[in-house]
Amino acid sequence: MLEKRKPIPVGEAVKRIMFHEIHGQTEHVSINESYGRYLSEDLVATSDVPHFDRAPYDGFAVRTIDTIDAAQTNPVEFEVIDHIGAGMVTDKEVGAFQAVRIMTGAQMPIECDAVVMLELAKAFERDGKNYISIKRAYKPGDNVSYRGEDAKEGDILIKKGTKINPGIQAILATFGYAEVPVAKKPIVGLYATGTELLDVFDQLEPGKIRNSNSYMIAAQIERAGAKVHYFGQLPDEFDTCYEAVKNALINVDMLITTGGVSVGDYDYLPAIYEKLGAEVLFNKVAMRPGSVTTVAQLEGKLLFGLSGNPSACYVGFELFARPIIRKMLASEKPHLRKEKAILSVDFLKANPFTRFVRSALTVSEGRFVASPSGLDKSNIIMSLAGANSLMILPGGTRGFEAGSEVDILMLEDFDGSEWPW
Ligand SMILES: Nc1nc2c(c(=O)[nH]1)N[C@H]1C(S)=C(S)[C@@H](COP(=O)(O)OP(=O)(O)OC[C@H]3O[C@@H](n4cnc5c(N)ncnc54)[C@H](O)[C@@H]3O)O[C@H]1N2
Ligand code: MOO
Ligand SMILES: [Mg+2]
Repeated sequence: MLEKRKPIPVGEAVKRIMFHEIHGQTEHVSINESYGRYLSEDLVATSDVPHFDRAPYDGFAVRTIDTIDAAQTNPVEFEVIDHIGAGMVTDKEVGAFQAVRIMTGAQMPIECDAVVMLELAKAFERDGKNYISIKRAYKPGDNVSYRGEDAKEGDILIKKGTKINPGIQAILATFGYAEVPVAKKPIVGLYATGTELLDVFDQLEPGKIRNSNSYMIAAQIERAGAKVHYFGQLPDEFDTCYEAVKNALINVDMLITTGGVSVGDYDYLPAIYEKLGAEVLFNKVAMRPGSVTTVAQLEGKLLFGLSGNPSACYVGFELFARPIIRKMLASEKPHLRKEKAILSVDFLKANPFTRFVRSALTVSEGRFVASPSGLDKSNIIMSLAGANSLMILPGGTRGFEAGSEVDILMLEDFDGSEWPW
């Protein structure tokens, strides 16, 4: 008699995986290689920015005290005693009714507390000396970019676990992070199982199909921020698969297999986990697709037995493997980001299991609208290309009508969520 599997709720399954104390490691990479990686430490300001008061305009640095009486009817004259550009510092002391011609980015002379823009000063020469006259008064700080206005030394600017974007690259350079502490990419091993599998360069043969899961999952692993170690394809033979899985585990942080996890005569993964002495965390989840997803652990390493059916495989990865990868990448929000959307079509047939419908999310009148991106069956491949989200239709006795509000999980988002279940 066939073993009867007991389905557990998705949240419970995710919890059993996340319970595992698998922590990522830090490595230091050159700033040139850090774009797209995940910070493994909070990013701290190592100095004030800017670290000196500076001119934000091309003009003249003055002492505001000397400008008090300036007005349209009362121009006030200043002798221009120096001329500095960005990167230069004056060595002159600026006295009463004196000014320094200063360009954007240059350090303010210490005696000066405002900048008169070039356009608002009338420059002239008298007796071989340079002068300006101005027709309005200035307040201390007018047109000055102050030390620390952008960031203060010691500020925590970016939390660890954040994906490094172009703006963070600028921050890293500003603070002298030539070497950046990033989370080491977990190495995720990958095997596709199935005697029916051809490779991408093979011609089609009767009964055989090209292996698409490997290429799909490899991309999902990379999208999640980890590194793929692809071991290849395996035929449905117990001994071959057993040896391959056992040896692969040595070289990786976790192992993903696709196919062979259900109850069929050639589905060997359950027996392989048993022979390995691995602890099975679950082998049936109350979800569609991906109900047969099986996860086990051996000596602290997780083995993800994803379904062979492409859509089930895809969803299983996103719900179960992605969050633990993100956790290893120091994320505090490792799960898919959850939002609300309006359902665009009827799903009137009730399903006892919670469905994750591959969906295309669009925005209409300021609200997300979710539409299925293709056929909603677990063996379907074509619906995956247009899916930027998974619509969650909770299991139960009722269907869902177009126009109702549903939860969706976003697939292309990097913020994530703490716990969407
Ligand atoms: N009697 C039952 N039959 C099935 C059950 C069940 O509960 N009782 N579950 C069904 C569900 S649900 C799913 S999902 C599949 C899961 O099957 P497996 O994970 O064991 O995967 P396979 O049997 O190896 O293959 C299933 C399907 O997917 C194709 N496949 C496999 N690998 C790839 C690949 N790398 N690229 C593209 N397509 C792949 C394979 O050819 C099969 O068509 O079981 C149901 N059956
Ligand atoms: O695991 Mo199967 O995908 O439920 O459809
Ligand atoms: Mg099978």
